[in-house]
Amino acid sequence: MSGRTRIKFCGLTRPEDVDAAVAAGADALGFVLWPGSKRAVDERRLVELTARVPAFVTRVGLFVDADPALVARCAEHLDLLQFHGNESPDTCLAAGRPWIKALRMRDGLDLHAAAAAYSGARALLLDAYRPGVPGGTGETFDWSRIPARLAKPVILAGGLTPDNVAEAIAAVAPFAVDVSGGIEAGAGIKDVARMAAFLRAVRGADDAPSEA
Ligand SMILES: O=C(O)c1ccccc1NCC(=O)[C@H](O)[C@H](O)COP(=O)(O)O
Repeated sequence: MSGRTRIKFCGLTRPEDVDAAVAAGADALGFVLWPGSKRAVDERRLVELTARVPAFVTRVGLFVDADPALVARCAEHLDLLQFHGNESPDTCLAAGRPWIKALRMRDGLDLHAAAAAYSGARALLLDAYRPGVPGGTGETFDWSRIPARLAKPVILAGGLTPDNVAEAIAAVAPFAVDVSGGIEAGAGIKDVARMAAFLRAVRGADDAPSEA
């Protein structure tokens, strides 16, 4: 997919990081509603953080096999749901809100089959696979495993940083990129300079002449 690569900053936990991410120019902000994460926010914090987000910046809530009642309550403050666990297509659809499905790139995963199964998703977020860890690993995966043509827009995640995101965009041409650890100064603490550097790297990649 060509055009400007959309940028999602994930794992925001502090008001000042939300403000900085918006000021930097992020298209979407992710809030982790999975209590096992070092970047987790509770419902009260979610309300506080999402209230700061202006129009035209997408508020994304990230869930891992969550109670549907929690998803429904949080959805009141979100524009998009990100299902990051083993949710079935029916479970994702049942939330009744726009959603994306995260897929961890374990061996043998058939992305075409997954795109067909999760046909109601607005996009597929592709992340690294580490057994027992649902996401936010800080690890990359073999980008050549992503087919050039997929029935769903691709959000590339997993170990992206200001230093490797241009290479990733050149290799995959994703619809969007998603980063968490690569823009952090510490767990759940975003770094303003790294956010800006990431944005610059993405825009540089978008403006680079293609090899085709
Ligand atoms: O960030 C987490 O702690 C997390 C925990 C459980 C499920 C998903 C989680 N993060 C999901 C994301 O969208 C991350 O941005 C994505 O996995 C990439 O993370 P990173 O490799 O650190 O950039």
